[in-house]
Amino acid sequence: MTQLQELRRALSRAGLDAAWISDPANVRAVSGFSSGKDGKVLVTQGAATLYTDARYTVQAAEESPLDTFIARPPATLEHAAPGLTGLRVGFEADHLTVAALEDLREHWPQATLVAVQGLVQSLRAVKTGAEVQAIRDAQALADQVFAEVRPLIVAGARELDIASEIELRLRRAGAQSAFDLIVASGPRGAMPHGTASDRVIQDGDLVTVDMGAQLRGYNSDMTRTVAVGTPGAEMARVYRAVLEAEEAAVRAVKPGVRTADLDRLARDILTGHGLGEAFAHSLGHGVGLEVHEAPSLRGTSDDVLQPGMVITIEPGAYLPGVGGVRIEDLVLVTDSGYEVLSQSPKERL
Ligand SMILES: CSCC[C@H](N)C(=O)N1CCC[C@H]1C(=O)O
Repeated sequence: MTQLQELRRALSRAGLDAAWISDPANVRAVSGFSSGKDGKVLVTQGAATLYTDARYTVQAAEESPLDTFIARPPATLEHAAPGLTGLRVGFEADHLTVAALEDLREHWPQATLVAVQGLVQSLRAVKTGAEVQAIRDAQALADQVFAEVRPLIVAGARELDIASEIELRLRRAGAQSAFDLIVASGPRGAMPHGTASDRVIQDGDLVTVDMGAQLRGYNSDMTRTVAVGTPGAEMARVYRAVLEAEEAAVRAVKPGVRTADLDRLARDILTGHGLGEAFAHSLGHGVGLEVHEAPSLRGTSDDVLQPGMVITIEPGAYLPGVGGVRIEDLVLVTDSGYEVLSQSPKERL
């Protein structure tokens, strides 16, 4: 079943007649149109229309099987209005701006607008075979680039040098970086989102490299923490604790497992090493058209793993003023358990 068909069933279950899709990743998921930020989709039980503007006439025809209406607002909303009389139309409350909602209210007074959240996102959490292949290819490329760049992570190199080498190689391979590269060395490792700076890597540093490739619209996400020279005993101990938590959580991945329980499992291991407070974020997240998408692997999440989900397992420990460690794998939930998509070797300290 296509995501459009699944969306129609979800609409029926939610008591809706139509949905106005404005979130760029959701636009892409239901229409195939890759410039989702300049597109919207109106889905009813009988029709689906992609709205975009004249810059994308050729691209929309190439990429999307949907009927396409080329115009700019308010002509788009005027075009849609007659078909919406008396309908309950869902809009994406977690994306639509207040101003855009006012526009919908003004142009569609005959429709009942209903705020919905996560409607398409929940469908996207389970990937199709083609989606898994795109993510697999993106990760394979990231692994290859990491292998090429690993020898460059030495004392005297700047974090920025490492990041630009990774970006260049991804670009040359027809991909791009999935997000601002995180290269955090020495004390900067205490910043979970420590994007590459001009810091010069020192002998004895741990260096956290968190990288993803975006290929055919799909993302990968992986972190390795590597040692330059011989790290101090304390950071080596932290590294081993994070690795233990990471590998235990990966081994526990299988359909039916609550993601909150996975987070708990990893957190308990780190707490056992006195690092519970240092694990400053959730265990992971889904990956696909967006780097962060459903399911959530937070301690407060109600999500349950299903075959076809692609998730990260990425515990970390961050010690302000000292340093940090994160180790992250990209994992496919299979019918019987899991498959680790990220193949880059992990150091054993
Ligand atoms: C800005 S994208 C960050 C990608 C990274 N792998 C990631 O998802 N995280 C790093 C710290 C925790 C986690 C996050 O929640 O952002």
